[in-house]
Formats: sequence, structure tokens, C-alpha cells
Amino acid sequence: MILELDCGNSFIKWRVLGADVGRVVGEGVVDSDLALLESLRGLKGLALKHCRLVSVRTAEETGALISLLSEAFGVSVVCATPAREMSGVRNGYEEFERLGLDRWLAMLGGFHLASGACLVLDFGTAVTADFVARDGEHLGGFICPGMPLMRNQLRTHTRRIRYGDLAAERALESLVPGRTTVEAVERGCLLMLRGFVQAQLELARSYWGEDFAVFLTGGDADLVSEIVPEARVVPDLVFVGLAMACPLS
Ligand SMILES: Nc1ncnc2c1ncn2[C@@H]1O[C@H](COP(=O)(O)OP(=O)(O)O)[C@@H](O)[C@H]1O
Ligand SMILES: CC(C)(COP(=O)(O)O)[C@@H](O)C(=O)NCCC(=O)O
Ligand SMILES: [K+]
Repeated sequence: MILELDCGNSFIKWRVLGADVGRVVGEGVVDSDLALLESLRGLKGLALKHCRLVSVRTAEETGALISLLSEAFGVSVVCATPAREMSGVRNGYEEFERLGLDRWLAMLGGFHLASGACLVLDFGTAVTADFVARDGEHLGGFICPGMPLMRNQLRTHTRRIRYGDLAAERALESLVPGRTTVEAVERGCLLMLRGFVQAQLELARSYWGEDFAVFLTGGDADLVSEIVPEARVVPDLVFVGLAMACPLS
């Protein structure tokens, strides 16, 4: 069995692939290393042989997780590392090693699935957009705060914006102007997110006309999917790229 991990700034996304290639035998989203161990220990018949991982966390945090995993399950862990070029995609950053590895893997996955130009949008703690041309050239991208960061900035830098998670979820059932604080904030932030998406689509059209694929991934992808009906929502896009960057055996 193969354990795959995507360590983002807020959550660790994990899944276990069965011995017969590709079948997912368990998956989840956890907010700490210990919660990950607990989830894995709860899997019946777990027999990990390999582990591959991508992390945008510090080397210390990632190292600590790797130690925990090797102690708990005796697996050796392979980490995705930066590359100038891979699977036909050329990293467009001036310093390629500075591009977030989650972005890089999502691009590898997207370009592979599209076999052509693609716009990859990832909605996590931060929101990222990356442009990959038909020839695999990464043109660069954009980073802005995601929903968790936008709402937390408002909560922490104002004195009267306070509300709970349940109210936040309910507030997004409609997008008419808010009549409560929670509605006004949640809807305002979502409209900012959607505005960002529209801007990316316009840019992609200016480069490629209609000849490109759009991929949506990350925990908040569903918040924008309805405004991009042509997009493919691929929650495991980073894992698609991870398998390409870290083939086993
Ligand atoms: N099952 C889920 N577990 C955790 N967060 C989720 C889930 N579904 C959606 N989300 C939302 O996804 C966002 C985090 O996305 P994610 O891609 O995990 O971020 P990151 O990679 O930065 O850790 C949060 O705003 C959270 O509310
Ligand atoms: C942009 C990110 C913070 C996104 O992380 P996430 O929201 O997925 O946790 C991450 O890809 C990162 O730390 N990148 C390094 C900076 C860069 O890509 O330029
Ligand atoms: K991520």
C-alpha cells in the first residue's frame, strides 16, 4: 500500500492506495500530525510499503512528520522536490525552487490531464492561479489570500466582526447583499474570490482564446465551481502530480 500526503498550510490531505494499483482504500483531511497517525491507525489491514509526500511547510515541520511516519509504520518517505522541468512542463519561476511544490504538482497533473494549455486554480489557505501554455511553458501565476485568510484578517483586525463557523456556512446559501455581519463578510469575501477567478479566465482567454482547460482544486474549489461550468473540479490534482514526480519502484 502507498500512503500519499499533501501537507498544506492548514490541513494535511492523505490517502492510501491499495496494492492493486490506483484503488483508494482510505482518505481524509486532518489538521495535525497526530490526527493523521490516529486516522491511519484506524484503517483496518493497513500495510504501508511506500509513502510519498509534498509539503509547503517548513523543513523542520516536514522532517518531524517524516520521523513520526517512519517510527509508526516503518515506511521510507519520498518527498517531491523542486525541478526546472518535468513531464513536459517547464517551471516559469526565476528561481524555480521557490515555486510552491503544491502548485508545481497541480500543474504537472493539469498539463498531463489536459494535454494542452491549462489554467490551474487552487483554493486552499491561499488561492493560486498558474498558467501553462500548450508547449508546457509555465508562464507564471498569482497568489492571493484564500477564504480562511480573508475572513480571519477581518476577524482579527476589526473589533466588531465576530461569528461562528455554522453561521458562516449558512451565510453562503445566497449571495444577495448581506443584512447581518456574517452574511456581509462571507458573501463579500466569496465575491472577491470569484472576481479573482474571472480575472484569471479573462487572462487565459487573451492568451489562448477558448483553447485551454481549467482545473479547480483545493478545499474551497466548490465555492467557485458554479461560475466556471467548463472547469474540471479535480480534488486530487496534487496527488496526480505527486505520482508523476515521485514514481515508486
Ligand atoms: N473536508 C474538509 N476538511 C477541511 N477543510 C475543508 C474541507 N472541505 C473544504 N474545506 C475548506 O478548504 C479550505 C482549506 O483548503 P486546503 O486545500 O486543505 O488548504 P491548505 O492546502 O492550504 O491546507 C478551508 O477553507 C476549509 O474550510
Ligand atoms: C502559495 C502557497 C502559500 C499555497 O499554499 P496553500 O494555500 O496550498 O497551503 C504555497 O504554494 C507556497 O508557500 N508557495 C511558495 C511561494 C510561491 O509559490 O511563490
Ligand atoms: K494546497
